[in-house]
Amino acid sequence: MATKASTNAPTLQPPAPAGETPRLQVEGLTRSFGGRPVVKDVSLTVMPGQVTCLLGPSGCGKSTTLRIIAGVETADAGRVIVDGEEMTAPGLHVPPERRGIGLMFQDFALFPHLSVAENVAFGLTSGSRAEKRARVEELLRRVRLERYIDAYPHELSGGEQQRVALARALAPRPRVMLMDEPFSGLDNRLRDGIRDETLDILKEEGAAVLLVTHEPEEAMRMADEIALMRGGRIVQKGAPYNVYNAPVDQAAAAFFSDLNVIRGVVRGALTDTPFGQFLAPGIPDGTMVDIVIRPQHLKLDLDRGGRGPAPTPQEGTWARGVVVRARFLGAESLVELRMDYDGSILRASVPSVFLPKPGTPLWVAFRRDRCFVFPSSPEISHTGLVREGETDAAAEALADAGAAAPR
Ligand SMILES: Nc1ncnc2c1ncn2[C@@H]1O[C@H](COP(=O)(O)OP(=O)(O)OP(=O)(O)O)[C@@H](O)[C@H]1O
Repeated sequence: MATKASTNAPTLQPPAPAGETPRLQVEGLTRSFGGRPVVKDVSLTVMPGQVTCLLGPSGCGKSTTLRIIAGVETADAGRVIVDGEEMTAPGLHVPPERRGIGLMFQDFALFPHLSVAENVAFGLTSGSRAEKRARVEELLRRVRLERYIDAYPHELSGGEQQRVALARALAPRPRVMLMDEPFSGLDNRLRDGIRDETLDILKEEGAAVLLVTHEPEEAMRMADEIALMRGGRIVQKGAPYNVYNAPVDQAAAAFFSDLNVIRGVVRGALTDTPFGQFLAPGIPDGTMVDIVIRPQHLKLDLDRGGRGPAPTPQEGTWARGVVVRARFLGAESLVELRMDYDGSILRASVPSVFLPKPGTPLWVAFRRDRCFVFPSSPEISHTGLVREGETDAAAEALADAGAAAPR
């Protein structure tokens, strides 16, 4: 468990209005394949008009969870409830087409032999011809493709096809939309615009959206709530701001960005480090802890004749390092420093252009309101830089190591 240096972070997740029925309720969903548990006791709630992102590394069970909710996969245990109506429960399995759920996957596969209008109308089973036509026209206007109404999929770009797929999924007014990596087939330039546009349309339609992604940026951009998944479990749920700024453990922090880590031992609820003392309340004496900070929260200052800035309560003590490399990344510059105190590498992300030459001495401070203190494990020797968690196995090892230490 994290002991955050500051507990002042605002809670931005508004409580669900009392009495409102969740569109989607998932309780205790569990599924094994060949005796291997893949989804473990997953529970979540999505309100009308809310977007929840199921975020996690490859293989953590996101798609299986989504498939069970859609009804194309069965659960060993647990319930799926849509608008108060049970869809999956012990002894009950409502077929996918009767769940009122819209699906959108990366491989959105429009029917090539049907026109855009026919593709969108495909799922419309009720209503007169004129009503169906009106709904198709309305949706194509929303996705700004009305001029392609009679075109065929091969005449459209990837982004346009994706928008037709969205219109098709929304046509029958689903109560719940399940989206599995829907934007990953699109190139970067198109993606941001289509994400924003899709989000606007989904909100207008009032469906509850559960979107699966392994990309933290996508989840931060789209979600009202992020459910962070690892090893088949949801390990943290909350507004993007809270999940990013108050991670439950080091693996959760590492999933969103590279981390700088320094290590210390707790004495009297404090840890001494080259950056001064850090609070470690509630952690027993003698426990080794990792003090973790994201690259954008390090502060840098120039060397003035071998001296750095004076310590402050906000920044603690400054420690000296030497620039190893500096790169310009567009909106920010990334500066890597080898620290004098033990030769480890720290990484600082600085807004705009800051490209000091290799060998330049600089002073570094940890912003106290932006670091986390987690119990560490001697088995992981990662003092210095920890790269963003890629695989589920790596994230689990990191979390298990933290969890093994006393809280
Ligand atoms: N039908 C199946 N039979 C056996 N194993 C399966 C089946 N479906 C999924 N799995 C396994 O379950 C685990 C979780 O898979 P799942 O697709 O749910 O993960 P994911 O988090 O969506 O990963 P990715 O982002 O890579 O798609 C994987 O190890 C996968 O191989």
